[in-house]
Amino acid sequence: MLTPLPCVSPPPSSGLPPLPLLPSTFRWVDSVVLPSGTHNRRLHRRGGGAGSAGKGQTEGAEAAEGCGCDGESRNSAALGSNAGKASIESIHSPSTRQKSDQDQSKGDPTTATDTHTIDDEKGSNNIDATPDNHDVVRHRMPSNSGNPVAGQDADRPLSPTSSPSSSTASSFKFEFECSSSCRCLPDQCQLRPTQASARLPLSLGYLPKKGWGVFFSPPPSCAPARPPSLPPHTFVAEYTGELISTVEARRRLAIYDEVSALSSLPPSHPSSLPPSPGIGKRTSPPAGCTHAVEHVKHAQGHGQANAAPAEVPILGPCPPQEGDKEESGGGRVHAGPRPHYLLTLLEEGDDFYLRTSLDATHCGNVSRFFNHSCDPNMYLVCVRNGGLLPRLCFFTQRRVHAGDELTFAYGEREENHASKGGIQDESGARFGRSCAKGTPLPQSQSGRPCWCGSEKCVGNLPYQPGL
Ligand SMILES: C[S@@+](CC[C@H](N)C(=O)[O-])C[C@H]1O[C@@H](n2cnc3c(N)ncnc32)[C@H](O)[C@@H]1O
Repeated sequence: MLTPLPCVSPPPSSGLPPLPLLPSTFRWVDSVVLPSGTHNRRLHRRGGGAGSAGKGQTEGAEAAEGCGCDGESRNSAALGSNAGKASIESIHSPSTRQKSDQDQSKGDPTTATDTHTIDDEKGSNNIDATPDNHDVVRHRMPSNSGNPVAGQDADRPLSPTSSPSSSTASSFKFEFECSSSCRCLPDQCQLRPTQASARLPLSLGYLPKKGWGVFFSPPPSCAPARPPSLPPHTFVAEYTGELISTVEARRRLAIYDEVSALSSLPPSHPSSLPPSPGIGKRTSPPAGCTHAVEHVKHAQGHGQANAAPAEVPILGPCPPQEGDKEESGGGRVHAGPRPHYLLTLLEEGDDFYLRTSLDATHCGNVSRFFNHSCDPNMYLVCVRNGGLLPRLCFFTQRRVHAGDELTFAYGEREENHASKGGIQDESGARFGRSCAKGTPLPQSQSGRPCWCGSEKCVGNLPYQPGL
């Protein structure tokens, strides 16, 4: 019998060669214009807010008092099962895809197939997390699982190696978690912050100018005198979607770009509009708001192993539908260009990149509705448990209160970069520029307004041409 080991050091190797700690970067690909043959050496680094994400264990006591309504939240039994394992399958044809969907609906674990290949871009050692052959690989992960409401784990601070702040100096965090190959006891292990089975009470609301957003919405019956809150560094959800090759990502982006350009609205600055409604102003969706329900169901109904659509309720008014009249005052009640849900993560080694593209357009979970903020309350952590493929996990960056919208920074701002040629962090890693203010943008994206409403808002959504 194996002796359980305490989790005080990084988990043992899973058989793969050890990975260097890569400065990780990601971008929300709102638009991509990649000149053909361009050698992609541009990098994208996440916003600076996460850089403060470290001193994890604060405010715990208060948080722990917040809510006792999480009866299901600590399901340690689930920790040893499929939770958090990288179940990946390569889908080569419609028939296999159908089969895999059936399997998925039955909850069958799927054989993991690591499919990392070397990208064939000129002279680079770009590693694509998927085969560069248009095959689609589905990344099946539990989502919206992990820390329970209101800092249940606050009295159990993450160990130095598991804290999201403990990785490189990059503002994008990078973590290894324990996996089934470890000899630790899963329900006692503190190196599995994203593998628990609890779910946070989240809801979706439709906001003028931003579209759908995700809110922390504990039930009113839950500690009404002292509404629960989420402490900093609470795991919120994992970004799930189709894991696609870079070639496929570029192909799709070209299409999304075209659609987005067609639906673009004339840009206007957020300051000319009233602030987004808070949760207090939202009401139940009107009867017959099938548009909203169907839209959200579509997104939630796939790829979310442990949450049915009904479990992420919709709060607030119904969004406008085709043919709705324009708002008085000139602005249309619409989020602007049609959104899409392709997230690309770039991790940089000395002489290679690891690129991961997840497209939640066709399957995904609630995390696809996280909006951008220039002063976000979440950051992304690139988690690995036992494999090369990263899992993109959202953690709270500061305390999140009932009714707050959950947001993250889609990209990096120019002010976070020391020079045009990129910056060097404390570890000597270099980062390229991204989302630079003042960078000439293609017509369809230039001036696309940010409606985050924060005091730190720079007015435009982050944007970086090229993938
Ligand atoms: C991943 S989606 C987020 C969910 C989206 N709001 C929806 O309704 O599906 C990203 C898109 O949301 C919109 N968006 C997100 N954050 C925004 C912000 N701060 N200001 C304006 N639009 C935003 C943009 O259209 C963006 O392309």
